[in-house]
Amino acid sequence: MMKNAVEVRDLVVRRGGREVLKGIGFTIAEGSVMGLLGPSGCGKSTLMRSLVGVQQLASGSVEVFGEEAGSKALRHRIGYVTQEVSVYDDLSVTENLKFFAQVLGVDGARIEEAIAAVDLVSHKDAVVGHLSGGQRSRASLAVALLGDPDLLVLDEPTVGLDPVLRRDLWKLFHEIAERGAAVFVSSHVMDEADRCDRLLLMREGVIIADDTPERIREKTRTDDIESAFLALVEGTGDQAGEMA
Ligand SMILES: Nc1ncnc2c1ncn2[C@@H]1O[C@H](COP(=O)(O)OP(=O)(O)OP(=O)(O)O)[C@@H](O)[C@H]1O
Repeated sequence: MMKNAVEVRDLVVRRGGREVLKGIGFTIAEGSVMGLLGPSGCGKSTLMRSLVGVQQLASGSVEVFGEEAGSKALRHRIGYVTQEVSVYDDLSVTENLKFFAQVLGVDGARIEEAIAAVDLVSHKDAVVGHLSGGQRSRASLAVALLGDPDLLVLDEPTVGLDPVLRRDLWKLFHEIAERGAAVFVSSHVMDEADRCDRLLLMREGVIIADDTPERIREKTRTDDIESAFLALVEGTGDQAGEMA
């Protein structure tokens, strides 16, 4: 049986005096791609920050591979890509990866593999500041892949990318999961939902569904996740109340 990479229980987070996550719980299995979908401001980034251990929790718990999120033992097991590009503009792609490989104490042999995985071989010597937004995001993703993480946390990695690239990136996420890692990907684009093994639908700091995309559509008697989301919000879906 698949083990859980992540276990979140009764998680409450406050930011700026407001309750941003309102007591949520879920698990992510090893070897799976879990999607996190919800409108802007619903708390996706805050949840991801909680998993990587950079967010103060008001109550509840977040365990990753059986350790408390943020503990030192997890540092090299998690790859995290935020919405901010985290690579240096004045270095080339390869120079960036060399720098981060040193910081992370990772074998230099991983550099070429990571560049190939994000399809930047043809731009490996280009200065990051001269790359397109999508190429820069892929350079950040390559940094996260350097340590061959067991959990990859990706905050809206496909924003602004063309459809072909988005498709290729999702293929890469599944390849990473097939090798046994857990991949947690957020998006506010509902049509990306079907690319996930399992989905969390989130609204205003609450998880309104936690299931496979097929089951979410089935239970809400809808044809797509956007309609399912609306059905859940409006309470019109069959058994909608039992979804989460
Ligand atoms: N540094 C902060 N201080 C106070 N409140 C914050 C801070 N960062 C975020 N928030 C608030 O927390 C809530 C959740 O924000 P969060 O960034 O987690 O949402 P999100 O779903 O990731 O949004 P988006 O899709 O736009 O990135 C929002 O209402 C936001 O205003």
